[in-house]
Amino acid sequence: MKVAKFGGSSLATSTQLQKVIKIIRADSKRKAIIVSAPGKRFSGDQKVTDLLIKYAQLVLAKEPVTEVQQQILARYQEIATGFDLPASEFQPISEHILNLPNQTYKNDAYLLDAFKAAGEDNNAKLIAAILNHLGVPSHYLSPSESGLVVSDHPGDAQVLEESYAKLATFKKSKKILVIPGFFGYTENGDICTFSRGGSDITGAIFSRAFKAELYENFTDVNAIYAADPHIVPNPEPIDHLTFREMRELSYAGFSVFHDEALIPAIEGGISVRVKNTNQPTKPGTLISARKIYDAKKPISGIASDAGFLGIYIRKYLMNKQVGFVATILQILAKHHVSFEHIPSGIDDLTVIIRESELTPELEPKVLHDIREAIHPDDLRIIHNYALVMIVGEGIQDHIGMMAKATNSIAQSGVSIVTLDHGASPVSIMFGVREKDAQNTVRGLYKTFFKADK
Ligand SMILES: Nc1ncnc2c1ncn2[C@@H]1O[C@H](COP(=O)(O)OP(=O)(O)O)[C@@H](O)[C@H]1O
Ligand SMILES: N[C@@H](CC(=O)OP(=O)(O)O)C(=O)O
Repeated sequence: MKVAKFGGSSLATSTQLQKVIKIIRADSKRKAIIVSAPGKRFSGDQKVTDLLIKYAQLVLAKEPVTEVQQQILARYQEIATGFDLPASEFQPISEHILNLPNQTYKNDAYLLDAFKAAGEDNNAKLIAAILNHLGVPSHYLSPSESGLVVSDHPGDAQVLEESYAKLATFKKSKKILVIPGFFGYTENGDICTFSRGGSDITGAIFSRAFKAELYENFTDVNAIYAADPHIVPNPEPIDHLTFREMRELSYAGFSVFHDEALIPAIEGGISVRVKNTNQPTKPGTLISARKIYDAKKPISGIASDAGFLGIYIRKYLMNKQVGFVATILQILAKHHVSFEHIPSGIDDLTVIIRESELTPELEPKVLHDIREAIHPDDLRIIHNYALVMIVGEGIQDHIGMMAKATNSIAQSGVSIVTLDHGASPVSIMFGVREKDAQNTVRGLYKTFFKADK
């Protein structure tokens, strides 16, 4: 069997859903369908998830909600009307959305997650009802029924290992399973969502649980491209990526596939194919454990992501002090700050952290603790960092990749703030100023993908 996940762009309107239903019907192996909430219909439109966040914020601020409720309901109503779904089938969906403020929640974070989750939950109910209405036997499988149990972290939950045994029992279903992406229930019965874009994770979890022969991830592009198409015009499509290449690329900004979604796929050895709902006959991009790469193309892709800061620390003879890095990490752990990278030299190191982790309130506390604990010769925070990553299985086998990349960045007139190469054999990471990130990507793309043409 195959697990197929359809993203918000594939489910934004009744016309899009027509294409999705055609895809489901075209292959009887597509037995588990993971759905996102309706996404953007056009550029500048609002995703239902974002409308639900607005709805939650208005409720918390005790402000009127009628307008946003109507905006959300209109999105589902357009889809239902497009399939002539009887009003009685639509009623539970509108009731769920209208009643969200009347439930009790442990605190604001759980309230927000319950609102966000309603986007995928109601879309799954709606799509199952439409499929049944069209004569395709389907079953809406909620996480409470399936046993998708997640950690108690609102907005950033992780699947608990014990979920898999129960989930696996649904593989035998005769009906098509329509499963809402993006959320699960904690052991205490509260809704917690994955991080944004997390329906990809739900698809991967079910692929592993069902030992699927393939996890198909349907979106709105023909392939994963060698660079973000918003940055590089008409980038080359990638036909095959390894899991580790994809993880590095999605971590560093390829928003087409969630970086955490690779983990259940890797654990279960499930290959993933990213395909276009609008052009389903195109091959898309395959992601699997291994690949044979073209020696002329050592680099598979170039990604960039903004929103990082670096804590720069200099301490002469740092390399002679046992436990120096451990002390810094303990301070970060004490303040619940997670870090991303630690490039280091003999006397210097930079701890790279997402700006969202080290809030302006925490910043002076962390700096104070570092100063007290290690008496650095220099201690500074550099804000507005972006990471640019070149990724490819060929990096480890080719001499001169670093020289070629740094030369390209210099040609773009960009100064490198930090770099890291070695921790992963398939990537080289450059820290640059946010304002320079897109230029850097364009220059590197020209160097590695256009130079031979
Ligand atoms: N390297 C890349 N290749 C393809 N798409 C990319 C890349 N980087 C970013 N994207 C963006 O990812 C989008 C698809 O992901 P997403 O918006 O999450 O879709 P969905 O709604 O199907 O989940 C594309 O429309 C494209 O703008
Ligand atoms: N709807 C959620 C989860 C998700 O995965 O959506 P999409 O498949 O449209 O990226 C979000 O916007 O974050």
